[in-house]
Amino acid sequence: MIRPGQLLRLLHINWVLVRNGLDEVILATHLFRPVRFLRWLAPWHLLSRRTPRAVRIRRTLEDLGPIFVKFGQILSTRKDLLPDDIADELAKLQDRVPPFSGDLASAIIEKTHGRPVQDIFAHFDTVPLASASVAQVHAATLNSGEDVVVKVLRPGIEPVIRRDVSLLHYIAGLAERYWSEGRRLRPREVVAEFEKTLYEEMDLLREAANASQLRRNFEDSTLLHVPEVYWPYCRHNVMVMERIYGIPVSDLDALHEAGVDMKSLSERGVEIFFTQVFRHNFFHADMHPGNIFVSREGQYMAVDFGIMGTLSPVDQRYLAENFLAFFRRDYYRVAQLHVESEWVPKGTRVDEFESAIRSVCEPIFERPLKEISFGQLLLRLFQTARRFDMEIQPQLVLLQKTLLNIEGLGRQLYPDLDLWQTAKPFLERWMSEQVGARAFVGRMKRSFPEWSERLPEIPELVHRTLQQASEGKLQVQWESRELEKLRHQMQRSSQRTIYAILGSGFLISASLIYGLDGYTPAMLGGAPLLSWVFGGISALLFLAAWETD
Ligand SMILES: Nc1ncnc2c1ncn2[C@@H]1O[C@H](COP(=O)(O)OP(=O)(O)OP(=O)(O)O)[C@@H](O)[C@H]1O
Repeated sequence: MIRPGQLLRLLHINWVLVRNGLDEVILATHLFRPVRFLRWLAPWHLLSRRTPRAVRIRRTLEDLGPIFVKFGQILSTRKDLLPDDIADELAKLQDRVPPFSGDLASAIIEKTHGRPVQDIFAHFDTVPLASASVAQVHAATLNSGEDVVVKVLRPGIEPVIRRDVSLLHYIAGLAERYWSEGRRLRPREVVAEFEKTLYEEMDLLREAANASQLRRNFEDSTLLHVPEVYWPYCRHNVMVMERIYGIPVSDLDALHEAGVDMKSLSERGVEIFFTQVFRHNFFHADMHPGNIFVSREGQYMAVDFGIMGTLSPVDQRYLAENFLAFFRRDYYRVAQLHVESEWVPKGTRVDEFESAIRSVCEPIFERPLKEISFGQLLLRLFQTARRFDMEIQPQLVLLQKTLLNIEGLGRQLYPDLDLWQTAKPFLERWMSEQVGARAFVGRMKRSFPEWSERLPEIPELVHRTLQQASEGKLQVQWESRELEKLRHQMQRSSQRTIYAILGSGFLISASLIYGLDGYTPAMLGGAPLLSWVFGGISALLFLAAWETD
């Protein structure tokens, strides 16, 4: 049920749609028919029809505010869902939210910490360094002298997000029901995914924890510097971290001026990506150029840890094998892996799938980055996969987005980069660590601390077990299903033996009684009655033994 506040916002959304010449969207959803009259209030909608559809969609999202802009930014990476022209146009979406006042930021910090900003920081700059839809960043200096940045959650953002996200859910529901393409595009799932990312970004303690983990992962590496988190100052709406001074990665002139080797910089970008995804299984999933800086020594520096991705070990393994098979142009293996991992339905013909993948990939091999586009490659692969009923893998979506970011970065820094040659040795090393002798040694190394802890207990354990065995007190707990079955069989067979022995006993007794001279108490058909009874019992026992199977 839609609430009055939401209804007003819904009317506003429709108004914006009409204004941007997207009134067909309103007509497509039958429930909005009553507001169709709005189009006559906006005569310029006819003029706007001359503007390309993709531009009209981008403008609409910008007019609808930051949550819709973010939604569009995420959609722009989903070339598997959207037509190319729309995805490319949405990639141009900019967060254009005005900053909130520095005094308001100070007031929020004071309220959260329960003491004046002057007590917390030696200096707090009320002019923001940057301002985005969810948070704003200020420079400050700690009393101990370190330069820091303070990230403050935008006040009042939570209810706005809740209202807009619930509307997006509502619209997704309508789209699924009334739009022919609705089901294929899985709008509900797309919105649910977006909602998760937004709520994760709204918790700055979570972001601080992500930053700490990533910093630890690269502690001994010269590849990436991650700012230190100052935990005592962090709360759910305030995060304080080391301020980094680097050259923005998009400032190519400054990078050249500083003498940074662009080839090695772009190669190290690829290495950071593969290290995060495969070695650490914890990757920065918001790698747009605004979040990446480079030190004068050519080391990467990252900020903004709101969105991080991980993969399950199974996906990680399949993905690495897929990449390697791609790099070796072993399309049969690629197709086989897709069937094994059930990314395509079980009965898919591997040879047919192989040939489809070959026709997509073969044209792009051995070309420098400037001539290939991951976006295009992914798009063609997705089209192929759709023909083969491949399901969209939601767990791989963040990875796909990051891959596109890396491509953009590489293209900008060093367009001649040979992506395949850079990535291949890394993946080969990783795979050899996962299988074979090195993997075995690695696993032994990992489990050694546990074993070394248990080692001193072993003589005592052996002694106790032997003693119990010699005293006949050894107890074994059956746990496996097979053992349990065996136990039942043994139980039944001993029961059968008992029935058979008892049956024989009664049979022998019956014969003895029958053969006794001068036995008179009760007779039946010329034989003692007791002999009949024992014979009967014996027959029943034999029957029971036979039935116990
Ligand atoms: N530790 C830091 N040192 C120096 N500058 C920083 C630091 N952290 C953030 N910034 C600056 O502030 C900007 C915004 O920070 P951040 O990306 O974390 O905020 P955001 O609200 O998540 O923005 P967006 O969602 O647009 O990426 C960065 O692009 C960078 O210029």
